[in-house]
Amino acid sequence: MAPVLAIDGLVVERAGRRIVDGLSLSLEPGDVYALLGGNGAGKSTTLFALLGLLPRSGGRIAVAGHDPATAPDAVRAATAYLLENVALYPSFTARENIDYFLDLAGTPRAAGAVADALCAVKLAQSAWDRPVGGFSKGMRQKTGIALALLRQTPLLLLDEPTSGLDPAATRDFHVLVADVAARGVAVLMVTHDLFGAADVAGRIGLLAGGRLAREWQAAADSPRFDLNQLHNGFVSA
Ligand SMILES: Nc1ncnc2c1ncn2[C@@H]1O[C@H](COP(=O)(O)OP(=O)(O)OP(=O)(O)O)[C@@H](O)[C@H]1O
Repeated sequence: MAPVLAIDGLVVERAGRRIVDGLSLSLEPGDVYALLGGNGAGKSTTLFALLGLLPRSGGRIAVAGHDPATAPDAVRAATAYLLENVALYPSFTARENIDYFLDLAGTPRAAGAVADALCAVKLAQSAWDRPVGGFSKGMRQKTGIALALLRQTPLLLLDEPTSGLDPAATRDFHVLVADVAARGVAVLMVTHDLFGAADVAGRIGLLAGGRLAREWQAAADSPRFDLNQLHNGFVSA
């Protein structure tokens, strides 16, 4: 099976500095991969390069077989992404935002599909027709994930999705990510949340020096990861 995301030897420079320097990773349908790294490690830079928003100076990227350098529209059509602060129109309701962005992306949907997605992410029905300007971050995340589900893309990119969420909302969000992955979506999640990463990801990579300094695979047994080892790798990378 062709990977949903294939990154091979990626090099990205910003202002003449090599930020990403030989990053390789590959995601199959249903994979959840957590990319960790300290501030400035190049996590967001990697996501921008995947979306074709930053040029690369070396290596290869294929998203659902498309190269963001030559086919950015095809890459974006194959990718849903949730940035740290979900970009929704505050004066639109949850439903209006979803309809607006689906129309913008030219995504067809069956009658009732938006309501089904909002149910799937467990956004309280009383909130569906309220302006999202009054939503908590967790409610905005749910709206964003509902939109991502409706777009039915093979790849979902998440940039620090749980920063600012309380533990219960973080846990709910991880359950949601697991549900999305169970539908066959490949999920790449950039995070600082070590414990959250171990909670939801099948693999965890630590980005340092522009490449994967360490990688952990989910073991068959519980606990899946040696969190102490992971923490030590995080602080000493
Ligand atoms: N617009 C820019 N122009 C030049 N360099 C930039 C720009 N934005 C970020 N950088 C540099 O690129 C490096 C990587 O930044 P990036 O935002 O990718 O890191 P990150 O791992 O996502 O960090 P954080 O965890 O703090 O969000 C940093 O050294 C940063 O200074």
